[in-house]
Amino acid sequence: METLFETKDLTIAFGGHIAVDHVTISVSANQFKSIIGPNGAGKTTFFNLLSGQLSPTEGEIFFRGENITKLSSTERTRKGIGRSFQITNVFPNLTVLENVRLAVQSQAGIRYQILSHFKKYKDLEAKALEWLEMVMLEDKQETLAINLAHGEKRKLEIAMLLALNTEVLLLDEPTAGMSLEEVPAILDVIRRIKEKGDRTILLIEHKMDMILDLSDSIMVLFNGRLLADGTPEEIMQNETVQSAYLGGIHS
Ligand SMILES: Nc1ncnc2c1ncn2[C@@H]1O[C@H](COP(=O)(O)OP(=O)(O)OP(=O)(O)O)[C@@H](O)[C@H]1O
Repeated sequence: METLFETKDLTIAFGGHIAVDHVTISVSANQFKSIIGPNGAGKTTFFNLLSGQLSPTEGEIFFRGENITKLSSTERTRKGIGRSFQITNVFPNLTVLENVRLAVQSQAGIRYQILSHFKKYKDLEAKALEWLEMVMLEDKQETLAINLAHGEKRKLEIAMLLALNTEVLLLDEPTAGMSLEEVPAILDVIRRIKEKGDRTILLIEHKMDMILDLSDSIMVLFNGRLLADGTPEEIMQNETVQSAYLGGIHS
């Protein structure tokens, strides 16, 4: 399988604290990889390093063999690494459809520079609607973003990320803050994206049971270090993971 991106000894220290400690991984195209680990393990920091929000103290990141360690987050998005929008990137007083249309429009701008050559307004809207259907939010297209339930906001964020058309999707705890009733719907959305088969997905999750059947591979971070990296079965059977993670800290 083709390696899409790799990290080599990726490390970042905040003052004396090493939040990500010499993490070396490799991710194949169209793989679904989950990142698990207890609070403070370094998962979000690792994402921030991949997306370019943070610069490493040491180590390198390669995308399609190219060293992208020094590229900005915008340059990385242009290359094909997209990170889920935070709720703050959603315009609260625009409708759901308008928010996604803006994301489609920004993608058109990034990829083609001259928007008028790409799509007319109606085409942009049709594309936006496709993404809303993908996340099963089309019935809320006329709703103002501010009026969405929390779970629906997360779906909107995912639709906006999909609209950027990046090959890699970085999803940081998409189920965070959701009620138990909302979780299956978001997992369904993620499953649909995976089944389409044209994206490489990295997903941070706290609770391992949620992502076991979705993941092709799982990496476990603990105190910034890569404790294990393997198939769900390998991770479940890994004794170090069992004692360090599943033992007491889980749940
Ligand atoms: N900008 C920062 N400055 C200083 N310390 C930071 C910074 N960002 C993260 N840290 C520290 O780095 C460590 C890893 O944090 P990080 O948020 O990456 O963990 P996490 O695994 O995502 O945790 P959670 O599951 O709670 O989100 C923590 O000890 C955190 O306090």
